[in-house]
Amino acid sequence: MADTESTKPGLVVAAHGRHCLVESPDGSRTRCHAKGKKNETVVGDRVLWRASGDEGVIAGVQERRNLFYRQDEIRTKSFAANLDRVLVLIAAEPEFSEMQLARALIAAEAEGIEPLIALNKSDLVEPFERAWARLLPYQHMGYGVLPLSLRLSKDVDREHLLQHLRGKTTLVLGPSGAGKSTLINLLVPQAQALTGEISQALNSGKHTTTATTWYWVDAERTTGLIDSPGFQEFGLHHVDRMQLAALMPDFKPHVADCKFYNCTHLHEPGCGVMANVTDLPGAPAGKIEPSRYRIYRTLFEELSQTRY
Ligand SMILES: Nc1nc2c(ncn2[C@@H]2O[C@H](COP(=O)(O)OP(=O)(O)OP(=O)(O)O)[C@@H](O)[C@H]2O)c(=O)[nH]1
Ligand SMILES: [Zn+2]
Repeated sequence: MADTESTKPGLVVAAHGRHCLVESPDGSRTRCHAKGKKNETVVGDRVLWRASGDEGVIAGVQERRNLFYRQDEIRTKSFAANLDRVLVLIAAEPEFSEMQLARALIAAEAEGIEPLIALNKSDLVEPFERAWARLLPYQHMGYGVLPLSLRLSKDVDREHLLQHLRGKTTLVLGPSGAGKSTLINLLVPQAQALTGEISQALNSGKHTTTATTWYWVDAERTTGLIDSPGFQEFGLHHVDRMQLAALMPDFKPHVADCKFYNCTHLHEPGCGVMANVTDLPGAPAGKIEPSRYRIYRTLFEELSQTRY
């Protein structure tokens, strides 16, 4: 960080192109330009900025505790920085992709961020039971799985969610149709109006689809909720394939039992991981569900492709 003279601290609450919206400790918000060519700030960044007319210029970005991002062969997309939690919202319907869920969880583990899974639409009894059963292995490997019925049990769900989110900064991710907007509106009733204001501030009046946005849940501004699109195509190219098993809590304890220290858990004799893939439904604690092993194999292969 440089130029401390006349700089002020702030929190990045939205970013778009070469601009970001910075919130000062008093709650006021200022549109700021990046200093260099590229906007290197992401939502959740703590920055120093300097006033320049009625706008501002970013003078420096504080070191990040973590940065949650995805990366495919071509590009990197940052979601947000300095997170306490990633909440993955899925639903009984549409049926969720376990692969997508696994990717988001691995990306969170890779940055040391605690994930929480929420399963919405518990009123759709049969599909919910099926989806819940598919999530049992995730409960057994230690992830919190929260049942929700966002459209019906509003106050109950609000309180339930807040027990997990209060005082923290949480990024909310979810596939289309799972109820992400419903959840954001439940926790932040003024979200829609705020989104309008933000996109206006960042696009000089043009109303575009919102990118990542920070909302405060409480008036005291202690509980932060970050809404971000982009749950599809969750590339993990930033993860070393040899680290993959260590980022999957059902695999991790067995890696130490592999005969070879550089075991890929694909074909080696004496592999502790392969020895623990089970057919028992729900994969009891300590065991690995076959679907999880298939996901591991697919991801390992994907991360083995040469990059051009
Ligand atoms: N049955 C049922 N439907 C729900 C529940 N919560 C939300 N929905 C419905 O699910 C649909 C999708 O909800 P949204 O909140 O728009 O979902 P979203 O994830 O924001 O979806 P996109 O806008 O496509 O990104 C809407 O028709 C909601 O009314 C629930 O608890 N039960
Ligand atoms: Zn092994």
